[in-house]
Amino acid sequence: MTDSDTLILVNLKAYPCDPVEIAETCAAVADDTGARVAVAPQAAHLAAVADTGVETWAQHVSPVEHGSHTGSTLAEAVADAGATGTLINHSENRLKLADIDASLAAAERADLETCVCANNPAQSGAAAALGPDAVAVEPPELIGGDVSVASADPAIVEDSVAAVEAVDADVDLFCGAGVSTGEDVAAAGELGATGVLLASGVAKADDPEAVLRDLVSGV
Ligand SMILES: O=C[C@H](O)COP(=O)(O)O
Repeated sequence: MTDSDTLILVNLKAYPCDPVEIAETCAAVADDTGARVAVAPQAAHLAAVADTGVETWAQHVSPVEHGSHTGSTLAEAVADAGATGTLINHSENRLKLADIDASLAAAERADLETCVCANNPAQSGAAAALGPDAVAVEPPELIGGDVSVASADPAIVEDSVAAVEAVDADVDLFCGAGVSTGEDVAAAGELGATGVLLASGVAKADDPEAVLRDLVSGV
């Protein structure tokens, strides 16, 4: 990748890491290099992460408005906490079609950038039809592994880029699963992705800063 707008989105999932420490590292690497690095922590950590100055995303927003929705993740509350974007329909938090649409509407109401996750090219095209800012294709069997989607299954990235482009050329295509090196980021870019979504490579690393500096070298 050569575009400094390329997004490196670090999803902390529910890993037992220090979200603020990783956020501070991501902010420092972004400042030093000009790369776009964002962190998606647990909802309860959004404000603390956003306070570091790093670009902050939610892992999910619920398909609801203000009202009687106990246990929901309200898009407006996520935005109030400092998030500027959100994942929707992550492989580990799948939604029904109507709920993806309603979560997108909620995110748009709160002025959050949106990335809908998908398993394969057909789902990527379907997700693009709902009008998110981006779709992230992630083969579930590669999530959490050591082999990047871009090398294990390059066709799934290329075909997803084409599927999204055919539906709405304004929607970006990110890819994820097993991304942990600058080489992986560069390979994703060569396949047409404009961002990567990753988790374990940073959240479980002994030295997250070294991993992040390597990742941004591929932008
Ligand atoms: O949200 C991130 C993706 O599920 C990828 O996770 P991973 O980098 O641990 O494979």
